[in-house]
Amino acid sequence: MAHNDNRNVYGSPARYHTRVSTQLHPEYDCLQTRIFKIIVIGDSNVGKTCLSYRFCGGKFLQNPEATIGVDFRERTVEIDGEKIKIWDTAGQERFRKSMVEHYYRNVHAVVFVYDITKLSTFESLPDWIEECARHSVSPSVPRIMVGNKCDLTDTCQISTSCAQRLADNYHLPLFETSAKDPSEKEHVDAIFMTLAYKLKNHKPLRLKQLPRESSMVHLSQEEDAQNPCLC
Ligand SMILES: Nc1nc2c(ncn2[C@@H]2O[C@H](COP(=O)(O)OP(=O)(O)OP(=O)(O)O)[C@@H](O)[C@H]2O)c(=O)[nH]1
Ligand SMILES: [Mg+2]
Repeated sequence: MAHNDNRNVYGSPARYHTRVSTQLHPEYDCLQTRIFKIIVIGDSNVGKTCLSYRFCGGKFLQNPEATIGVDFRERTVEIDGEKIKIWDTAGQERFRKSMVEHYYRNVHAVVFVYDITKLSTFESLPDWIEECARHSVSPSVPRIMVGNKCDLTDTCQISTSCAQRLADNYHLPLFETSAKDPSEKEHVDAIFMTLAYKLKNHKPLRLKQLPRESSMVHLSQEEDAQNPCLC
């Protein structure tokens, strides 16, 4: 786990910032890479940080701290070298209120997360969906609903059929998974890969010319900080 005490412009510690490249393919030398902004939204403690860390870092993040503002994670996926940039948002109101506009600006896809062991997090989903709509996110922006913590079957409070009904009401695909259970790793990957495939033919928000000697462009946090709307 990469630890550091740097804080980004939003005041959020950069402690779990990961830059994971799952492939460095020579074919992509001198080509352009596309960056898709995916935000992960939901109540505090539902596991947004752990899910995005599982996808970008490949592991379960032990003892995460509450996200303040936003943490960024990236992963280059094997769809023509597309890059997914995940905005892991804060669930606690006091840590997110100054950031909400930034979350939704130029977003390419949204992941709504609830905790299957906590009914209130499921009941909050319409509010999160509503917030998203209020910020003029186009209906064409792909969205996914995720019930996390499926390893805790004994304390499950939301049945799959109940979750499916809500998902159907909002025309959202439903995934139930666990950031913790290693056997669910592919399932977590599938959430983000599903979005990546949907986005594949969309226009990129930012195109970067790759330098000849490198097959990857890594945006620095400083760059993010100077230009928060273009991530
Ligand atoms: N059992 C289990 N625990 C999980 C899972 N995912 C996350 N957790 C635990 O849930 C707690 C909250 O996880 P986070 O990922 O920090 O939650 P968050 O949604 O990012 O919270 P905020 O940053 O405050 O919005 C932590 O104690 C994690 O260890 C899971 O799949 N299974
Ligand atoms: Mg978090």
